[in-house]
Amino acid sequence: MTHSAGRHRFDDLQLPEDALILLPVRDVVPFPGMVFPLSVRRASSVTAVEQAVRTDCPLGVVLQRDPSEDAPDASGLHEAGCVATVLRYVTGPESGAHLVCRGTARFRLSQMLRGYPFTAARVAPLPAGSRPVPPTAAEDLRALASELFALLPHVPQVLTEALADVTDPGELSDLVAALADLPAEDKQTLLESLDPMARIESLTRHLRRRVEVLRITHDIDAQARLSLDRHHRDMMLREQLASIRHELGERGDDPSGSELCGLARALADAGLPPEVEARAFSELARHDRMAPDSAEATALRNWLEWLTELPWRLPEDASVDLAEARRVLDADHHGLERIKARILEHLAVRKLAPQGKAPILCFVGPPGVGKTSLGQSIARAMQRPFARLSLGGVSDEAEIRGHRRTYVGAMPGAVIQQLRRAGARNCVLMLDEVDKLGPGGASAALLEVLDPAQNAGFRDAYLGVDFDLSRVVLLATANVLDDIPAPLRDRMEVMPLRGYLEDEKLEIAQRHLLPLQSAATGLAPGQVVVTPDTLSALVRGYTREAGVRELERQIGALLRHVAMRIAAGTASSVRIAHDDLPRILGAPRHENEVALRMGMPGVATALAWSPVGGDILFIEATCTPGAGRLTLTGQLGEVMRESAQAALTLLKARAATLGIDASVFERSDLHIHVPAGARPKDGASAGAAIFAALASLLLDRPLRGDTALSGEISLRGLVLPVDGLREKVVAAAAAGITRVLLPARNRRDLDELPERARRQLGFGWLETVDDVLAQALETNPADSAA
Ligand SMILES: Nc1ncnc2c1ncn2[C@@H]1O[C@H](COP(=O)(O)OP(=O)(O)OP(=O)(O)O)[C@@H](O)[C@H]1O
Repeated sequence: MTHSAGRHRFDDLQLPEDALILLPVRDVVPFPGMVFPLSVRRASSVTAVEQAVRTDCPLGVVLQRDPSEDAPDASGLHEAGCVATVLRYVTGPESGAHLVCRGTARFRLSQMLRGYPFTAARVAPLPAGSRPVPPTAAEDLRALASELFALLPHVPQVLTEALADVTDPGELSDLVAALADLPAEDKQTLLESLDPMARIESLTRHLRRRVEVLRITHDIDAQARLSLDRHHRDMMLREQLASIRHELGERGDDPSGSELCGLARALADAGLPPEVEARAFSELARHDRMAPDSAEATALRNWLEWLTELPWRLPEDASVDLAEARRVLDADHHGLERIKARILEHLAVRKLAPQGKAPILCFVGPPGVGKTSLGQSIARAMQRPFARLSLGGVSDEAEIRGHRRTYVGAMPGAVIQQLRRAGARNCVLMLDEVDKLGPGGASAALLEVLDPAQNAGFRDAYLGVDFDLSRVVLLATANVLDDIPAPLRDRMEVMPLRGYLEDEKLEIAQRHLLPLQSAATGLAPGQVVVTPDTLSALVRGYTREAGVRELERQIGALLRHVAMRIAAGTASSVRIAHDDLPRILGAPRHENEVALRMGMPGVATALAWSPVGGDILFIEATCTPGAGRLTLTGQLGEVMRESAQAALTLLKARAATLGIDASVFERSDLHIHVPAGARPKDGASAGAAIFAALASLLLDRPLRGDTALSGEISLRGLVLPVDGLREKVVAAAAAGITRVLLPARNRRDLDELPERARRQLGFGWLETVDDVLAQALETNPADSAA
């Protein structure tokens, strides 16, 4: 041992038998059996160490309660410490000293001593507890400790080996406690704990947690390092290759050299799955052997660019906040309560099981009722990008799945193109107009997109590698449920959307369309006032639709007119009343259509149902001299022709009763015309109206202008029930009809009709064609006079 000459010595300072020279330390907790280094800097500590070395006495190493305290008194020290013999002592370059000690036993401070130039105290030994330690507990701790030391950086191999040699559980726990990366306070608690079993339990708990955390950190590090290594290696090789080529004067003027480097870098950064990455780099290597300007090389570069531009990485899913989703849905859409509730349920299920196979929601309904915009709201609520894939008229599989790369000008199919546009592998993708899918392979390709068992490995013919679509949120829209190919329909959950009634349209216009269109036109709130009766006139006179698309367009046109006036400085705010409409938008297109057409014998108003919602249909019958032929023109399907034939037969059978001259059927040709309009899906339901039109013509009595009718007729003269009542009734109300005649057997459906439509309309019920005449014909002035 060395120590500096000239320092003070205290030979005469005798300590009592049971006393120790104390060495307060700030952050070290030595344990018995451990060899540990210490650096001392405080003058009192240097003195204490010198005295101990000189008198060959052990030190009492004890942890301060407050590490920042420079001269702790008795209350500033923990009560338990470790006796340490000094193995080596070296003075430092300045006033400090370094020593190596070995811990020998635990002690407890019993009385501080005064009158010494260092801290000293009487101490008492601390006996070890006697609770037996099961061998498995000690072995568990030993195993955990070796795992921890393997994971921790800088733990010397010898220490790990030492672990294996210690047999006594108390010593084992002290060794582990000394080496584990625990805070000093926790180590102190372990030092004060006399029972080895208690120490083992506490250490086991702590080590388990630490090992778990370290293991995860290591895994993450290792993965990151591995992929970085691979990418860096590829990139560096490529860059070296480019500079070697440059040096050799090869392709010195080849602009694609740097382009290729960029491509390689982009490929390395694109997050490609390993198989795709391997394929991409091997193709890149193949490119090196091609003439850079050849068509093949260009096509290959295009393909590589596609790979770099696709969203291969899965972004972190923002957790869906259901209250916020409700807010978004309400903000974007008026009404649609049932649909919104179902969407929220769907989002809740997705939130609970993000990887689960949620059904594909398919919105079915007439145009302009908000199918697409619901999809956009869902994307907004889920905080994901929205993309649309229009399927109308698509029949070729290649349009969905792309052409093989060998085709000239080949491109990926629509699915992959939309994913690139969305830029996120978990986007919301709306398959628009699934009912308009043409015949051909497209629907089979689409099936693969929809099928959760297959879409994780979706293969576009152009890409030629799998792309995982399983995290895309798929939605679909259609106008007509029956036209969706059955296998697709089976995989979707249908959400029917109906046409809106006039009140609903007015509310949507007031709350949504007007504010949105004003903002789009750049008008500030207050610069334009559109009165409710203006909106009402707009709906009635300028639109005839189930949804609100045309209404939205007309409102847009109105507001642009206002914006023009404000921009031109001719007004600072504009109020639009309903009689301003013709000046701004031209004459109303639909108003009074019923009144205009009706009033003449031979014209009936029928109610029809078509994929675009309900509609009214005028049936016109005329009679010309001829030879008893029946001619049919206009929007007539085969079924409607049969209805017309049946109507004529019924009328002939009733000619005598009705007072129709039967010879008229021989000497005239009858002509039934249904002017253009939506093509009705249910031709048969026009039977009653055709009968009414023919009867009205031959009786020379007009039908009531406020009345429309729907019903199929049988050859026995019964009026048979029809479908699509809701749409028909809504259309009738929208067209200004006030009375509808429906088959008596449809009476049971009355409850399902919208409350408002029921209030707005009068209903008549038809059992037979005789009821049609009784209720539809204009009252004969002669009759009422009688
Ligand atoms: N209930 C509603 N509340 C507010 N706005 C609505 C509502 N329904 C429809 N709209 C608006 O009407 C417009 C047309 O709707 P959208 O384009 O979604 O119709 P669609 O049903 O998808 O039609 P298509 O079948 O032709 O694609 C949109 O601006 C939409 O926001």
